[in-house]
Amino acid sequence: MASSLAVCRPTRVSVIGAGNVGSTLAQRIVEHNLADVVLLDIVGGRPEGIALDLLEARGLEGHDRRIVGTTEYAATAGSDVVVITAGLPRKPGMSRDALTRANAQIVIEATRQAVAQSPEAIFIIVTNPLDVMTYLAWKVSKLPPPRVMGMAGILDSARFQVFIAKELGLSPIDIRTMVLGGHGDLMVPLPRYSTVSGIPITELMDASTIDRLVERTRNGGAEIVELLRTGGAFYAPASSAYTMVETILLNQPRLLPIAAYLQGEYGLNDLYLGVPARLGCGGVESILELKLTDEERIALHKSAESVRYTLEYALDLL
Ligand SMILES: NC(=O)C1=CN([C@@H]2O[C@H](COP(=O)(O)OP(=O)(O)OC[C@H]3O[C@@H](n4cnc5c(N)ncnc54)[C@H](O)[C@@H]3O)[C@@H](O)[C@H]2O)C=CC1
Ligand SMILES: O=C([O-])CC(=O)C(=O)O
Repeated sequence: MASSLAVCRPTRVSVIGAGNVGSTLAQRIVEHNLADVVLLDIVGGRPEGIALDLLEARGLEGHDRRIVGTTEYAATAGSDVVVITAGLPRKPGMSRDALTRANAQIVIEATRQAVAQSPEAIFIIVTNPLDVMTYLAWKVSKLPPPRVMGMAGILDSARFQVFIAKELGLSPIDIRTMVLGGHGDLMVPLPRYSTVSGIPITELMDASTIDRLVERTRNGGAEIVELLRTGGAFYAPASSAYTMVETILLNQPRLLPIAAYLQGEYGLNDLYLGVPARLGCGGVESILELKLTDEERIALHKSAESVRYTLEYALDLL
């Protein structure tokens, strides 16, 4: 049947890195019918194969989104959102910071190439160490800070949410949690701002139970790395990145913990760190400065110091 319909420009998301996180994110995006996806990897065959496989499920999953697998940045041109998941995952016993040297080169190159093709895009960084890689991507992209952000706080908060749900024998649906700081061992889960149907968890659990769940949240990534033995978590990370992409593309007014560029907020400057932010179609619209106790503030600054230490090492690689 010949068609005389106008050609529409569909929303396009490019996912750089077709590994576990990238390919799962691509699947989430097309199967939620959110946007077309360009999946890029340095290893030829992998993105093309995954794209074809996802495409063959299109009729079964009932969506109309296109997915292209490629090794060529030209295919990503005109993307609305670019998500960078390219890079090495850690091995059991390794810290995320130990990935800095290898992943800095990958993220810098991926950002340079992607921004040249999509200068209007919003960039979401996933590669670890997250806060440092997000800073590097922002620096080399030369984009304004609201258009570059990192994914971690949503994942860390989701883990805390599920651990609380399990402890209380409740559905996670009614549980809201907040985790601030760098995506590392010093992240700052905030029990005072974590609630069950509006009730702070501090009213529902004793201090030692909360401490145990906070500790498990801090070790959430490492727990999965130890279990899998090769690679790290990818289902919950892909869901977390999906949440950010959806919020931006649908311009949903949501307040989410993300790695955002700080310019004096929380007494911190010139650093990407996990904070609650309002996202929208322009990226990070504003950062919410929560009132913190002295103890929470000290913990946040300790986490920031650790991110800055690794950042200074990474900036020397530029
Ligand atoms: N921010 C967060 O909360 C999370 C971060 N991560 C991080 O995300 C990254 C990816 O994790 P996975 O997908 O599990 O790893 P993976 O090893 O499954 O996939 C990484 C992919 O990147 C590709 N790649 C490597 N160099 C590239 C380049 N120069 N250009 C394009 N592609 C390139 C590889 O070929 C591979 O397909 C890791 O650094 C991991 O630590 C993972 C989970 C959560
Ligand atoms: O732990 C890792 O290496 C991957 C990651 O960041 C997470 O799952 O939180």
